[in-house]
Amino acid sequence: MAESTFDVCVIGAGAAGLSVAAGASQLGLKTVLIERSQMGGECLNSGCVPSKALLAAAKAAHRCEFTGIPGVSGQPPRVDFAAIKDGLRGVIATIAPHDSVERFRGLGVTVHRDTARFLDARSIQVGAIRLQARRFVIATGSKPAVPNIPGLDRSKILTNDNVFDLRNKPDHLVIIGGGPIGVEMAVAHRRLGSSVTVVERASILPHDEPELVDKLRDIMRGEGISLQENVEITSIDHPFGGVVVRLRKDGADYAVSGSHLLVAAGREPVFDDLGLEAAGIAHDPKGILVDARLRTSQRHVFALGDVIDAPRFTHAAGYQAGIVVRNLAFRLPAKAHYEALPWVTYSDPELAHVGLTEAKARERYDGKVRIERVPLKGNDRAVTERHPEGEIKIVLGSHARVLGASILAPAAGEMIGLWCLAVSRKLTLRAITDLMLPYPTMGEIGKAAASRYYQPTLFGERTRRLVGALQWLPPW
Ligand SMILES: Cc1cc2nc3c(=O)[nH]c(=O)nc-3n(C[C@H](O)[C@H](O)[C@H](O)COP(=O)(O)OP(=O)(O)OC[C@H]3O[C@@H](n4cnc5c(N)ncnc54)[C@H](O)[C@@H]3O)c2cc1C
Ligand SMILES: NC(=O)c1ccc[n+]([C@@H]2O[C@H](COP(=O)([O-])OP(=O)(O)OC[C@H]3O[C@@H](n4cnc5c(N)ncnc54)[C@H](O)[C@@H]3O)[C@@H](O)[C@H]2O)c1
Repeated sequence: MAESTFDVCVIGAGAAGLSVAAGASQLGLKTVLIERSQMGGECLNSGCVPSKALLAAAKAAHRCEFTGIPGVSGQPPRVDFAAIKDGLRGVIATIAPHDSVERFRGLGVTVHRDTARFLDARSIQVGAIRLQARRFVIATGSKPAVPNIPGLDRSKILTNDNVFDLRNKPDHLVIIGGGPIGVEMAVAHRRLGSSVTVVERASILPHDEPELVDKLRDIMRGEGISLQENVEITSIDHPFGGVVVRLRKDGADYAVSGSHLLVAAGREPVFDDLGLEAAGIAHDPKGILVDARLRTSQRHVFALGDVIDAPRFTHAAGYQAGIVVRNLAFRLPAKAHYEALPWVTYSDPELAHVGLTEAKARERYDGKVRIERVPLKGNDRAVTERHPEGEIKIVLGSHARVLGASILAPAAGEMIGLWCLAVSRKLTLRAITDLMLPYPTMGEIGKAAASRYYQPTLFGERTRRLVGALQWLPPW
């Protein structure tokens, strides 16, 4: 068996592993990257990229028919589902060079396309090769969790691994799970002409601000999406050419029939064939165990991305990669924390969030929080664009420190950046009121919310008396 020794060995070439490999190698560390399947991992091939490309097609289809502008009438779109799928492949192919073997070899990384397995804490096997490294980085990602439901046949379901390969439009897509995948796929398929039912055991988007979720729920229902929430799935049948999902709610039994079943019920870490026992790396069913520096129980082995029990987003993986590189290259004790973590559900309108929700803030600060909110319908740009549905909600701590923000708006994902800065830098609302923002933009609702906070003080009796007194002073 051939042997090679590296400074850093990265297992998994998804968002997490690629970012570490690029950083380590550009800092001069001898780096090897091992990927057994597709370069770019889930985000590029079966996650963020195809889902957002599908949503873009769905949005275009919706806009054809519902222009929202008086005097501009639309028509029902002609949707060629197979051509849309070809288009998704085109989008993936456009981005793929950035994650390719060629690019990484160009950066000086040794790339192996095979499965990695630990032989012991200091060496792994990749095909016929044995590799040794001073530091290891596990970035092996996650896979769809499939709930144990009587009658569910794994060979007859869709997950994010195969839903983007469907060439024919589903007549009626039943989706288990109302998290971000369930909601995004519901919006996309409904707008492309499928009937859609979402079956959720709790409430949809449970981590977001409930009032904004209520508004989004109304919009989704208005578009004809059936949302079955707080239901228990008692069994599933897969009759020829379809699916029947039996449900129980408040003691009553009923069933939903569809043509296809998409399971979007959460994720499971991928490490079953990685040889973690041989390496003495501790894990539990939720992921590989790490400390705040992302070190595993073997201190020279790091783990990050979807394989650990932390927020599972591409931007979280990128952030964690920075922590890992600082630890392994500079020996800095950098630690991961998620106070300023944003997330966005790319529905239409989008629902974006950063920091604490009101409920979490009240829990943490013993109820001492203040809320500012402004509906989008008072924003001039929202009016001109005929997009009045939406709102910003800001959660404030003492001295108006921004603890969290949520936005429901057409491009909420773009608007949340300002609030990521406010939360991560512990800014107060004063920083926002002092900003000059372009008019007319939807981003101005954030400033409107901030101004509203100071209005009672600014235009209050004390200030008015002070202004009155100042008028008696001689001009200067
Ligand atoms: C439908 C969908 C939409 C999403 N949309 C968004 C979004 O809009 N925004 C966002 O931020 N996040 C989104 N996510 C989440 C995002 O895709 C993940 O958080 C991210 O891809 C995780 O990256 P990773 O590198 O940890 O894992 P992965 O991308 O899964 O990469 C792990 C890699 O490791 C390889 N591997 C595993 N075991 C081995 C082994 N033993 N040897 C060699 N290689 C191995 C795998 O083949 C894989 O390529 C979405 C996810 C889904 C499913
Ligand atoms: N826009 C984005 O950033 C984006 C988009 C898609 C996915 N993602 C990431 O991908 C990951 C997976 O997304 P997801 O939506 O699958 O997971 P999730 O865990 O966020 O949501 C799964 C939902 O399924 C429900 N569920 C689970 N078992 C069920 C059952 N038996 N019956 C009914 N409902 C059931 C849960 O209550 C939950 O609401 C998430 O961690 C997310 O971070 C992100």
